Amino acid sequence: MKPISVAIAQLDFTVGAIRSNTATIVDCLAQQSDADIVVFPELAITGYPPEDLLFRADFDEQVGHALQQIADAAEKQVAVVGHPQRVGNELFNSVSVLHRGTCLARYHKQRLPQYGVFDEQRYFIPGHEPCVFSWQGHQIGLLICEDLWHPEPLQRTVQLDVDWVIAINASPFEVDKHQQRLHVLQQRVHESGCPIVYVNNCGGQDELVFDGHSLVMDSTGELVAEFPHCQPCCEKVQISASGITADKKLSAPRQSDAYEFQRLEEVRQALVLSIRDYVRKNGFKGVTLGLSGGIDSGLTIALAAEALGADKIHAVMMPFRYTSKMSLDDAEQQAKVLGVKYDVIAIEPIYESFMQQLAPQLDGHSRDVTEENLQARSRGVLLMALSNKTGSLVLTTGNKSELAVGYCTLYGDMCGGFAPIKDVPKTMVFALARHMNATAGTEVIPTRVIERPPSAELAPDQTDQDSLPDYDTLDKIIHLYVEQDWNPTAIVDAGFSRADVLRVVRLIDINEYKRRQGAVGPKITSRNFSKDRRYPITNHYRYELERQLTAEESHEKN
Ligand SMILES: Nc1ncnc2c1ncn2[C@@H]1O[C@H](COP(=O)(O)OP(=O)(O)OC[C@H]2O[C@@H]([n+]3cccc(C(=O)O)c3)[C@H](O)[C@@H]2O)[C@@H](O)[C@H]1O
Ligand SMILES: Nc1ncnc2c1ncn2[C@@H]1O[C@H](COP(=O)(O)OP(=O)(O)OP(=O)(O)O)[C@@H](O)[C@H]1O
Ligand SMILES: NC(=O)CC[C@H](N)C(=O)O
Repeated sequence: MKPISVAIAQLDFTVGAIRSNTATIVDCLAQQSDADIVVFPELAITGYPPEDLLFRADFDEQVGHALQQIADAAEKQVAVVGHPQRVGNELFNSVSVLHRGTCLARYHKQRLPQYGVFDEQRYFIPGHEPCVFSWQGHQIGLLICEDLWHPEPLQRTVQLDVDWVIAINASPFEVDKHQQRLHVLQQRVHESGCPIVYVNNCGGQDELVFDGHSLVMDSTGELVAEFPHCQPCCEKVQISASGITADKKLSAPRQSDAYEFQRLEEVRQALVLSIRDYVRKNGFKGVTLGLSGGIDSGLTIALAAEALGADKIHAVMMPFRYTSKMSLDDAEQQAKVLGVKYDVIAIEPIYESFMQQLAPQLDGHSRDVTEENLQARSRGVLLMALSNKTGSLVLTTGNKSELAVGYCTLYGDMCGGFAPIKDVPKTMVFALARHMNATAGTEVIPTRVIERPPSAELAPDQTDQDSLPDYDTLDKIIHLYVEQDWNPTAIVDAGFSRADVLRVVRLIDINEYKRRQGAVGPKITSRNFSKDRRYPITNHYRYELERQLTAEESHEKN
């Protein structure tokens, strides 16, 4: 078996951009003319996930033209490319091996994921046959993403006598996902003894972040090549009878003490890629956000500055009578350190005007959250006006903990088109802010912003902890209830106070309507509030859960 050179094209493919994705593939083939095989990710031609675009007949036609163009361009090498393939009335999620105008082999994905963020059974039907092609003396199997997460597809492929397999992927990021992938691939290799070349997509697509991190595993389960996290790139590996070598160096093995650092670094890079790609792919000139001197907007602006560059960012401080001098100073200082455009627009006259106009209707009502929400809404209106006028995208700054319990104002601080930290729990917001400062070597987020007690500053001397349990407790309860589906009683049994669990679970349940209206933002946890968790808004099961907890409480008291 003569050595073979395989280029791993861990590139960014935009959903729906069939022409430019095809151009990317054709350019890459030209650049990799000395490779024997160039491998592109799952559904590279259409981008992943194309969702209901797949219902369009014209979409199919364009994919057909693209395949021919790529086959014609694969003059010196073979191109292994993912695409949807219609056969009669049936649509498959497929991979084709293209060379000199023809298709040498085609495989249809057998395991179609229908859980979490995935919805493939809405569109595709499963294939049933393994596929192996022969190139320069190598017998090479083909698999697509979810196929690898089950033993059978690879087991059936190796029965056809293969030397190694190519698996093309569109595998989205979440915390510890790379470890999960390594574990799954090692299992597959141990079951089959078959080396795997794993090629992942790399780019942001609405709430998904494809983090690349492609890899090559040899027949003993050793990782012989690992590609970067969240960086599009294309590099070659050499595969021969005696093993696999890579031009790409392995990154240093993870030390346990560096584990937390690495984890935060991966999240940071995923959030940065997500902001950059959302802004770029949707044609915005830059972003605008309210900078309050608090940690949520402080972290969001630091991530945005890294993603887009300071010249693309407009920060607006919008003080009211409850805004402290510390907030004003910290916001200004952060804007200065980052070098972004910074304006101060007072909301006092706007708020007063609302109150004056509403006076007859509000007469006789005591002050409540209405007045607080008017402050947040005045800011939202200003930011949207700036967005309309300048063509910049408003970033909304809510974190996962706030969105979970509805601690945010509809059409107020929820105003905006993209929510970069919506899946980041508040405890991780603090950790990420410290991490950003440590890696930047300077205070991109002023330390005082990180250390002061969080406050919405919507009422005098207000802090978040006046109305919520401490964030450590809150995040743990949210994690168990939302990400782990624990019953509230089990959460109490795990050591949390019944009052806290009752309050938090109730708030999570009644605020589904708010989250449903919130802006899109990147998934980084095992379950985000969007595609991953689809709860009904009108939901009376919540009364069952509440009844259960209150009944247990009164039983305990008696
Ligand atoms: N099931 C349902 N389906 C559809 N709509 C529903 C609904 N239930 C209420 N609504 C509507 O939603 C309204 C209530 O929502 P909304 O107007 O947002 O107001 P609301 O949730 O009552 O108040 C906002 C909360 O967020 C806190 N907050 C606000 C701003 C910033 C921060 C911060 O962390 O800095 C915190 C604030 O202290 C307060 O606790 C109702 O008046 C009603 O119009
Ligand atoms: N004075 C302000 N000027 C500009 N924007 C503001 C102001 N107050 C609030 N906002 C906007 O509303 C968002 C929500 O406010 P909130 O107080 O929850 O967040 P934060 O101030 O960033 O962080 P924290 O909750 O930790 O104080 C802010 O992130 C910011 O975008
Ligand atoms: N596109 C897919 O089939 C993705 C599913 C897979 N389990 C992953 O996230 O890696």
